[in-house]
Amino acid sequence: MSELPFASTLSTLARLVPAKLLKPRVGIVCGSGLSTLASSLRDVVEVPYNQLEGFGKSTVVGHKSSLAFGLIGPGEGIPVVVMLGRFHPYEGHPLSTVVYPIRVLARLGVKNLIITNASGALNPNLAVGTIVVIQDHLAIPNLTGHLNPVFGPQLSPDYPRFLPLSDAYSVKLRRLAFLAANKLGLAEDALAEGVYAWVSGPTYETPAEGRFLRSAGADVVGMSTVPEVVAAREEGMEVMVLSLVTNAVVIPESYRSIKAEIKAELAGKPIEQAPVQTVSHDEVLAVGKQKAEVMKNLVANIIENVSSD
Ligand SMILES: O=P(O)(O)O[C@@H]1C[C@H](O)[C@@H](CO)O1
Ligand SMILES: Nc1nc2[nH]cnc2c(=O)[nH]1
Repeated sequence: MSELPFASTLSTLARLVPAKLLKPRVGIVCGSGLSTLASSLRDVVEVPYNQLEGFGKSTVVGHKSSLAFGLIGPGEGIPVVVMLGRFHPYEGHPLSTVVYPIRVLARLGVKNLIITNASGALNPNLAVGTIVVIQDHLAIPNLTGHLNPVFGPQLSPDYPRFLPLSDAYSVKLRRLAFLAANKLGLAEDALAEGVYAWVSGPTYETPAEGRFLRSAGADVVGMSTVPEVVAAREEGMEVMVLSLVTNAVVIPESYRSIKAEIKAELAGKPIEQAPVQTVSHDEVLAVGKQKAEVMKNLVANIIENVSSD
């Protein structure tokens, strides 16, 4: 893995980004439809991913493809870096590319990482629009031994070969999220806590998969984030994930029985059937747009309260 082009990426950034912005304290990853999180920054310098060796291109609608550097908060401001667009394995990116920007952020000095994403609710108590502060994750592809960004030769002998993940989600940052919600006067149920299941996508869940994930203890499901969390933990960062529920995963109590319907029809007593609900990426983006302002204010408030470390 020593072929990762850190020297080239960092020297390009040093050339394009003014020194006062080049030591970001906090990193932010924008999920689907959440790129407006960067609009609270000032003195912004955006570097397109295509100018950065080692970066892929985000091909998903709702994901830009650039790294934004800027300041947030009062006074001199806190330097932050925002990933406007992420890479998903289903786009064809290897996991080393998916997590490369996270490793670059670590080399710029980022110690606190706020990751956002869009997700489907498995827990029926989570309404669309709820922001879930992730407590833990379930990496379904890992159950088959694949798709772990720390699979293979180690990037550095200083990194643990067997990375613990029982403390992956920073208590410090999660506390700041709930304090920020209180300060902003958000409703009690605007922010919840839960477990994120990572699946590869890009297909949305079948009802049976939704039921399986729910019974395995997951509250929301999505197609990103976990590789970034694992790499960030390996790099020694504190990580928090804010997952915006954009839709409910359909988990019917029972299947529609064609056998029973035909029998009823033949007996002259047809059974009325509600149409099956499906989810679309447009719906995901629309909820992201509706909640952009709340997410932005929440993230800005959390950053302003991240102590300097
Ligand atoms: O990048 P995120 O995880 O926010 O995007 C979610 C998962 C898929 O990429 C897409 C599906 O609508 O939204
Ligand atoms: N896997 C998955 N990812 C999502 N991202 C947004 N909604 C969903 C969903 O329902 N399932």
